[in-house]
Amino acid sequence: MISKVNTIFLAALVFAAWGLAHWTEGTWWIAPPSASRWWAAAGSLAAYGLLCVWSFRGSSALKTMPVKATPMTCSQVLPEVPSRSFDDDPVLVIYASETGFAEELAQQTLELLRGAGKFAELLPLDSISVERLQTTRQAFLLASTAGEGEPPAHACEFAEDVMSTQHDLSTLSYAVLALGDSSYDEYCAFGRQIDAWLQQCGAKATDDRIDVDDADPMALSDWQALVEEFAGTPQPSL
Ligand SMILES: Cc1cc2nc3c(=O)[nH]c(=O)nc-3n(C[C@H](O)[C@H](O)[C@H](O)COP(=O)(O)O)c2cc1C
Repeated sequence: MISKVNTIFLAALVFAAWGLAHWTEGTWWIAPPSASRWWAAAGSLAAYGLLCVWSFRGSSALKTMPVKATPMTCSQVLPEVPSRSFDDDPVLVIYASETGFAEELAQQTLELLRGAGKFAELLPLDSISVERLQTTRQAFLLASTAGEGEPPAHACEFAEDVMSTQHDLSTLSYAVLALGDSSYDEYCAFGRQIDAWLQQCGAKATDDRIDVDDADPMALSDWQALVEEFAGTPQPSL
């Protein structure tokens, strides 16, 4: 509506400019304009001002007009959310990491799962509760060992408070990737502890734990194969 009025007014201005160009006799501004021309100019200016006010009020009315809500589909609201067509509860990818390697591998594990259409979530071990594990069907745990056979700092509380007790985790299936270095006496100690605790709680290991000695590529490719088998789709290498 406003752009239509603007177009009409612009056309009128062009027409007026063309007409005024023929109104002047002799050389431009050789003398001050006559009184009648001052009045004509003032009238044009006032008309333009009124038109501006009218246009502005029109656009304000448009902004305050109630808009009829159109229901949005899920894909319009959150297009990047992974599909939940395979499972309704997410596969958990849980990591305990001191210097970031386990976290990086966990991120890649998540991408493998999501790339295969799985609904998966990445979480640090310290954000996990027993209740969350009890309502999860499948978890991938990636845990490094720090200190002298100790958990990474952020996982110490979980190790002390949660893993010191047995809980019923019989509905959980899991796989563990234990990261370590065989030059330490307590090789992959924390990953082994997690694996043992889950077994005691009745959780079902879908595969044998994989121990990774100093980022051994063979062990990492075994983990990739394990995740791919679960996901059902071969993916590019980790
Ligand atoms: C200070 C320090 C202590 C470590 N202690 C152990 C250990 O006791 N047992 C073990 O198997 N690996 C040990 N490691 C090796 C790490 O677990 C291994 O490098 C792992 O890949 C690190 O993963 P992250 O970056 O996720 O913490 C230690 C590494 C460092 C730097």
